[in-house]
Amino acid sequence: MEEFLRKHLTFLTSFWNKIHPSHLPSNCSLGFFDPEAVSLQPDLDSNPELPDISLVSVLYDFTARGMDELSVQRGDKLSIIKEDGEYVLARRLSGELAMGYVPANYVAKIDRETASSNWYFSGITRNEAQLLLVSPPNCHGSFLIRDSESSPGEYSLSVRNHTKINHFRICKGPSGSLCIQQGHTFPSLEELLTFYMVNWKVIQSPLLQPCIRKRTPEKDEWERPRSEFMLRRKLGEGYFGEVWEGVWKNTLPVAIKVMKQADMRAEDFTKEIQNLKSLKHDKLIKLYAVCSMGEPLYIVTELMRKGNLQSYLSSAEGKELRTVCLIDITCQVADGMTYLEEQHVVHRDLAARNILVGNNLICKIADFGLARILKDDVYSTRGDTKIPVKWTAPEAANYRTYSSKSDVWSYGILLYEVFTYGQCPYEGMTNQETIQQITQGYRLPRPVTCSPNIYCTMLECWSVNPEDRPSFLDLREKLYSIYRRLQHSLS
Ligand SMILES: Nc1ncnc2c1ncn2[C@@H]1O[C@H](COP(=O)(O)OP(=O)(O)OP(=O)(O)O)[C@@H](O)[C@H]1O
Repeated sequence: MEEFLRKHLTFLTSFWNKIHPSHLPSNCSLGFFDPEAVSLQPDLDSNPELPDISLVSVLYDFTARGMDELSVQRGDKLSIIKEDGEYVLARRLSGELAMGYVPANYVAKIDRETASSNWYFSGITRNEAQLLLVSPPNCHGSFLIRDSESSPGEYSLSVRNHTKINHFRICKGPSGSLCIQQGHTFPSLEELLTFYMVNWKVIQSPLLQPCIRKRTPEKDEWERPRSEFMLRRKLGEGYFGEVWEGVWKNTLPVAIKVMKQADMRAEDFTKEIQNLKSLKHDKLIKLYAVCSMGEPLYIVTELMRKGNLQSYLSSAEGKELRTVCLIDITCQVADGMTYLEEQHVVHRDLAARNILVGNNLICKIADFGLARILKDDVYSTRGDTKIPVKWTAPEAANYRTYSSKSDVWSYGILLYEVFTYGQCPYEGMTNQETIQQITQGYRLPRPVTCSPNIYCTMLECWSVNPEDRPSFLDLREKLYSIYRRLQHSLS
């Protein structure tokens, strides 16, 4: 059939080449992939024997926007079928069998030997590497190589030296050579490792045995003894308690929320923890552990070095951020919110103060104390729950009716906070005046750094009728396309 159509509809040749690349089996079409009909490569973890094809590791989560694209997650392994400009046609090698287009800059090549090596840990972060290396059965001298978080396409070597974990960036030269220190370059990771196993004193970290694969805590493994954690420095205080910078097992920096038990409702605590346990996304703060035996209660999460977005933006460093970085922040938040929208979870307290900032301007959504799973896509509450009025949609402030669309309203306010470098919305107005003004049609003015098209998006988020507001999926696409255009014009 394909042959017949190719022959008679020649003006569609480029379309046909895209969906049926010449070296693809004819029984395999994008979107409707029949795993029975085509032999797929097995999972890399279970079978190190790989065919001689171009292998890549996924660097960032990507959600398909059409039938010809492939949704992938950081750490997935793919084989490349075809390079096509800014995209690659790829086939997933593990998990659900599928193929489709993925942006080329979302993946990094790995060679066959590396992929099958027991010391190569694809798709894990620096923090996850630390956790693995400090957890038994790993011990002094355990090491692994992972993809670099900050330099896509490069690697990092993580080594446990007694209780300390050392990380070394492995840089890639123009010819593909690899080095940790200038003057010592190697054609492959194997040769680099062999050198440092023998000459470990050069990096003062003995490479004794590859790290043993064990996942970070699973559901029933969250509970940890309080003695494993040490509080170092108070970072801030919220309604439910204090947040401290601490260390886990003398090694891993973490954030520890120490819950005030006296005025805390058990339901609130359980909700926040349940939400953190069940929601997993790159742009949501990650739960590491809980200490709920005895008092005080600890919720242990990843540490975000730059604190909350509101204070970061108004700091000297934040004020230096260029517009393209501000848009990048809004894209990351939209990404995390799209995940919550898909999970039918409403956050109810989306604001810059509840976004946490890490190194390299990584932003993650936090504070799920108020988050709720939606039944019928709308959540209604009664009573005296405190609400952040200036961030809350009118139907939620007046009638306590929450939905993903009320989160979209709050996202509009967050856009305002970002483009004013952390200014308080409706400055000088009380909560009561704000509600009155909003009801009469008043909307926040356009911040000077905000382009008219982004301001237009803000106004859409503040539509009176929730149905007229965009979804987070729409917002993510719109902001990413503005971001890409701006980045392109700057390069
Ligand atoms: N994981 C973290 N890493 C770094 N800093 C954090 C982390 N979690 C919280 N903080 C800091 O501690 C402050 C207090 O956090 P917390 O979540 O307790 O309160 P909040 O979000 O400000 O208020 P509330 O819980 O009352 O809504 C935050 O504003 C932030 O600056």
